[in-house]
Amino acid sequence: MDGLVSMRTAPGISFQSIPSPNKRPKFFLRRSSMDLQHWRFHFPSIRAQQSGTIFPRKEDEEDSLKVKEWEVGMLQNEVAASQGIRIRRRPPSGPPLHYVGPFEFRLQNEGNTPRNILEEIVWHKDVEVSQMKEKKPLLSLKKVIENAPPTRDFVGALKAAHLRTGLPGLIAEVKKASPSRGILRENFDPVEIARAYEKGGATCLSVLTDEKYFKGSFENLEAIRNAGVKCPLLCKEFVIDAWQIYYARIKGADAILLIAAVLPDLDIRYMIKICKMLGLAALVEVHDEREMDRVLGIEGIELIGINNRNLETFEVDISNTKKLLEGERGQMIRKKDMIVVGESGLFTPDDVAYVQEAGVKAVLVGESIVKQSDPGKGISGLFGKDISL
Ligand SMILES: O=C(O)c1ccccc1NCC(=O)[C@H](O)[C@H](O)COP(=O)(O)O
Repeated sequence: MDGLVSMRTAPGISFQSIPSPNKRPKFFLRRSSMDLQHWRFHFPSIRAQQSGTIFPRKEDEEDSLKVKEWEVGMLQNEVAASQGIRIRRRPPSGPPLHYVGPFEFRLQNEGNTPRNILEEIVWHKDVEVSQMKEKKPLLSLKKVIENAPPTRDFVGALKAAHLRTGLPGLIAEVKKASPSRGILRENFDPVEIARAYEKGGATCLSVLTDEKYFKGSFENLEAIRNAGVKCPLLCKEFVIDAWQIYYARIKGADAILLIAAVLPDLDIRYMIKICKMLGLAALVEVHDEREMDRVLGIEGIELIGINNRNLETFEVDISNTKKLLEGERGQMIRKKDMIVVGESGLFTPDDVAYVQEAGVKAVLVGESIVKQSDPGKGISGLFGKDISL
């Protein structure tokens, strides 16, 4: 950190203290690429400060920072909690500080323990993304995108595969490891696996890009794209900031994942618009009825993933897909002509038939096929027949 201390605030906003010549911290507001309109509207003090650098009166310095932090944090949590989101975007008392010096505000790590693995991933991603954004600002990504090759039609490919075969289109996942299962495949060559999946009949591929928890990378995504694999590619990331969508686009993604357990409706709406602008599909993932109802209320979503894995507890139950597609929800999905993807825990032809019967037109499968010595043959095992024909 070297004398630079971040404070927790609303998405896309962070306060920092920087050492000043007279050894007192000065505060300024740093904006990221997130849509700040909402926060500006509801939070006049931010609106006023965004005009430039602010220098609070010395005696009010600490108090005003605490108040701002509290106000923004409350607003962010209230919005998320009102939508049933349990995942907090950042540790409640700011990132853990190990820096000891004149500008440190907290020595304690109190309250900074994530409640579950998904929250831990999100907190780590928040730090990771802010570091990546420093190195590759949005403007530089936009310039690369101007000359990027066109994206491939992820949703169209799934629809066509389903129509052609009468089976769910397969999104085969290139995944080396996961928090729940550990290392899935020691001898992991992402391009070789991607080629085997394509040869075995996969319609699309899902490529894990998270390094810390899944041992994936954006290099894997890029390598698969550049290896001549034709299947459209899903960038399987924990997206918390619109910057990541631009980054995925330049690394060869045709689709990205948006997790409703992590993102409030406003973020999903905003990110869907960015995806459309960049020619990307968005797979919006839900796990329970409340998330499904939220997502069904958002315009412009074509692809819904039902994750059978609870990302907070790791519990996997494929009847979750059936539960979420019953009754009015299923009717609305059919009316809107949405494609539903059944995700996680699919191992056998019976599992695939079960979720197809429930109403999915695509499945996303990792573990059961990536663990096979020939992942392509793993696909025939999963479907009970050769689907490459
Ligand atoms: O798989 C995990 O352990 C996990 C933990 C925390 C967040 C996400 C996680 N997995 C993402 C997925 O849902 C799966 O990679 C995907 O649906 C494929 O599942 P599977 O076929 O069971 O490997």
